[in-house]
Amino acid sequence: MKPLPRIAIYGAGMIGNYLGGRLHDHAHIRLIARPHVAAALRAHGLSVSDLHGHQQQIAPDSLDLRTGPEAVRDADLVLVTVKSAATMDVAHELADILPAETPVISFQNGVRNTAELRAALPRHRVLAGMVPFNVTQPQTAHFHQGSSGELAIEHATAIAPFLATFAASGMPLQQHEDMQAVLWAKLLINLNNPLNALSGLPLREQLAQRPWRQCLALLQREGLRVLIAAGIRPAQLTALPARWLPHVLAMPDALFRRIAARMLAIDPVARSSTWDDLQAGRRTEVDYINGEIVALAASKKGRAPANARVVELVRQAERAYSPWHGQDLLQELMAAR
Ligand SMILES: NC(=O)C1=CN([C@@H]2O[C@H](COP(=O)(O)OP(=O)(O)OC[C@H]3O[C@@H](n4cnc5c(N)ncnc54)[C@H](OP(=O)(O)O)[C@@H]3O)[C@@H](O)[C@H]2O)C=CC1
Ligand SMILES: CC(C)(CO)C(=O)C(=O)O
Repeated sequence: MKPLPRIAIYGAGMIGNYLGGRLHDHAHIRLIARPHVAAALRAHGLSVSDLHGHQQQIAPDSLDLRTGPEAVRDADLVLVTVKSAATMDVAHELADILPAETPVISFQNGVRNTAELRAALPRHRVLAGMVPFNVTQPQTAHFHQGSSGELAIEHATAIAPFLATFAASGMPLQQHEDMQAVLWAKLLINLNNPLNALSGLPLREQLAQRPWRQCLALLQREGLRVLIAAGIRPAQLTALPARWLPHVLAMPDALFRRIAARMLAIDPVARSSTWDDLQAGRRTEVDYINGEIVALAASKKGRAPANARVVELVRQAERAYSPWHGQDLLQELMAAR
């Protein structure tokens, strides 16, 4: 029998622990975690579940938990699952240790993490990945997938030896020729992350309310305009092309529920990762999401005022949080234009 591949997961948080738990029976998983996360996993083991009924409990003594970068040395594959602001640190930590033949996948939001990893790891095969679904932590050391979708990955021969492993875990890798287009399309969806965080509501409840969807439609329209001006065509990740989403989002509630039922097929407690950051008192990824639209607009001598306002509001919320009503935020964003 072929030995199981050794997969190191760099940054065991929501995504890292969830992917690690799902892959556990099909690979030798090594989790590189902060000491407090490793301690919780040592005490409780690792539980993973999803909205389709999958449940799995991994005992503490079956977990390979590490807290330092040297743990990647003998990996066959490294998954990077830290927040965007930590990517450069991880890249430098990997550069000193990781053998050049070991492929690295960035499973992060945003459009620049893969490029940052590549710049620091020029001899390595660094691949862009994308996680379409949401993960929450309902209890200590329990990670729950709250929405659907398949992991996306850049088409590359380096990934071929791992395709069967991911498929066996129930998380097949969908290969794409143009991952940058996939990452831009995901970024348009992630424009909702700060809105969700500012709403203080679970995603399903927030998206069921028209004013919040109108806020998102406004941010996406602005985003699409900036992308078109820069010659970027986002991939189609949902049943509808990205350019149609603002129209659907702005529909009255009853029509939206009928036409876009799939967008509301989210676990009732799921929230965006930006909400998680605000709750934990961490700096959010807003610069790598809405801020990316603002920066792209500026690079073409244009403006993205609604996204810029959202960046400012999230910065304020990082200092002192208070939730918004959808209608108030909609007026605020319309006034910013
Ligand atoms: N959560 C979600 O539902 C989704 C998230 N994503 C994306 O996936 C990526 C990961 O997000 P998520 O899992 O939520 O993030 P988390 O913050 O939950 O997890 C990242 C973990 O990595 C740790 N970490 C950071 N730097 C290092 C390091 N050098 N060595 C070891 N550990 C480190 C962090 O610790 P510390 O906080 O102390 O730095 C944290 O515990 C992000 O880009 C996010 O946008 C994509 C889809 C859904
Ligand atoms: C899945 C989604 C779009 C929303 O939860 C996300 O990427 C995030 O929370 O960062």
